[in-house]
Amino acid sequence: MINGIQYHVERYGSGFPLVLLHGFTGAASTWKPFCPVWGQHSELVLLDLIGHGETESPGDMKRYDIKQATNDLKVLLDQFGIEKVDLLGYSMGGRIAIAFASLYPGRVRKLVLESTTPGLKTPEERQARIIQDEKLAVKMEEEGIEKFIDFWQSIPLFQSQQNLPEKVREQIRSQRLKNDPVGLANSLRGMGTGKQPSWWDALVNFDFDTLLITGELDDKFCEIAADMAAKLPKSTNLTINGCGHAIHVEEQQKFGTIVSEFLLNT
Ligand SMILES: C=C(O[C@H]1C=C[C@H](C(=O)CCC(=O)O)[C@@H](C(=O)O)[C@@H]1O)C(=O)O
Repeated sequence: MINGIQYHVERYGSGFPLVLLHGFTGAASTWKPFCPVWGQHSELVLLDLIGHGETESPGDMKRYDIKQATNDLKVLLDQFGIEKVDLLGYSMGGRIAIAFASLYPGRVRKLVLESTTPGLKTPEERQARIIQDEKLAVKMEEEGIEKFIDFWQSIPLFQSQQNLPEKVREQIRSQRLKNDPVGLANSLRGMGTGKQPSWWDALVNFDFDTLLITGELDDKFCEIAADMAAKLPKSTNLTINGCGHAIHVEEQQKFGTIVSEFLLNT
């Protein structure tokens, strides 16, 4: 139980702690294919983020606030007696990783950010995104999770995933459908990209090694990564050719190797 919420957490392997944060509609199972290799060099901590997977989906959207979600992670690490971690976040998980690194910089050794953003820079952009995410939340509530996931998996951001084997696409869809629609709707409302603060000004203080990974076909997040790299004191910015938003899915082997090499490079 963390701050009154029952979190689903899994731990594997041994070595320096590596916390893995999935994306919106994802779950800890996102990272299962990497456990055999990463577990050889890291103590892996996989969690279902609030409103996702087997973690509770509280009805109050305020409970999903990104600062609260990062405090949940801090309390979880405190309960495990883990002082410092390597932190890997994909998309929404990357937004939470940036928030955690901004609020608890002393708890981070290395940071891996896959296809993510520190937030929107202006109040006008944030307000417009809040309205957009509210429409998505209403769509979820009015049409149900199956229709929402049909829509979600078809947005342009995931176009390149159409080239994946049917079995892989079905696995991703099946996992997305296991989520609680209340949790997903409230994630959009409580910790959506527009709802969170901008952490852009915090990046200059990230004094730990940061690896940015984006897919060549994902123009929007490649541009965001380049802007982040310009602010980060110790960053490596990798763009993976022929890949879209979810490099860990589309180039699983390459992604696994890149992350291992980054974490093992002292
Ligand atoms: C579509 C945009 O934003 C969404 C895109 C990715 C984020 C995510 O976690 C997707 C994970 C997945 O489905 O594989 C999501 C988030 O950060 O919450 C964003 O809402 C966009 O153009 O910004």
